[in-house]
Amino acid sequence: MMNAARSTIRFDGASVSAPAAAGDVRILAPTTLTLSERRISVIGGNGSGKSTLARLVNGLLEPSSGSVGIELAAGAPGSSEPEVLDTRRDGAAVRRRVGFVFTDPAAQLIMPTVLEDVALSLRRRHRDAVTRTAAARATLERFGLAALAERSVHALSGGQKQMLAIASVLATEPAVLVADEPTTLLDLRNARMIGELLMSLPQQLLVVTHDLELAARADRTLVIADGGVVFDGPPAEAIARYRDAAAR
Ligand SMILES: Nc1ncnc2c1ncn2[C@@H]1O[C@H](COP(=O)(O)OP(=O)(O)OP(=O)(O)O)[C@@H](O)[C@H]1O
Repeated sequence: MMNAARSTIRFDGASVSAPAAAGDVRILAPTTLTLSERRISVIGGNGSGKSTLARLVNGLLEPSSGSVGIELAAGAPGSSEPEVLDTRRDGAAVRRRVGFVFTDPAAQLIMPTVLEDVALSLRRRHRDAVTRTAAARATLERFGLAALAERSVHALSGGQKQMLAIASVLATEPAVLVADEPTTLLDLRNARMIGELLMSLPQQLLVVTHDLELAARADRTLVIADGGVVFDGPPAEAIARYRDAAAR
């Protein structure tokens, strides 16, 4: 597929090290990638560096060396002008244009009710409270959550919570969505429902997952092992490599 998402994530020799007692420890080796497919999945064993890679994309984490950038063409979701953003230089703009979904939706549900939570994420976009509430209701409608508008966020099921967390992020019309194991805490039905939603978004998606059924539906898959990309290519081949490595 051509670059339907109209955005490109670029890693240019990006590495991550963290200070440790015996000197710096390397968490991600220098990594160079040009990611312009609409849906990219990232798989690999526990502690291999997947979350580290994902967090670099929206600037939650800055590279220790090299750079990570996002190029948005005019026509990317929410973009009318082309933009070239560097996660270190343009941190705030990157966080606005790259949404992030965590494994545990409770980490990002802040307000008491469902409606208020979506409205909170729209506060920059709509300064006027009445317009903001109307936009929040429209978002809930779009994600099938309208009936839950006045419900306490604590009274939602796990699947509803994750749907709400994603709706709140998408309400801001990011150009890129990064999701770190978004289906790990969900049962099969909800995992499929969230997977279906993620894979059908107009946004460019980078999804870290242990759910190989979900990973297989991407356009391109990165396999991470020991802090580096060890395979980069078609999902079926990537999953076969990952399975082989795990069986050894
Ligand atoms: N700030 C830090 N200091 C030291 N080590 C760290 C730091 N952050 C991450 N690590 C280590 O780096 C490695 C990669 O972590 P990361 O969270 O990226 O792995 P992951 O592939 O997402 O794992 P999982 O599938 O278990 O979520 C792990 O061994 C982790 O313990």
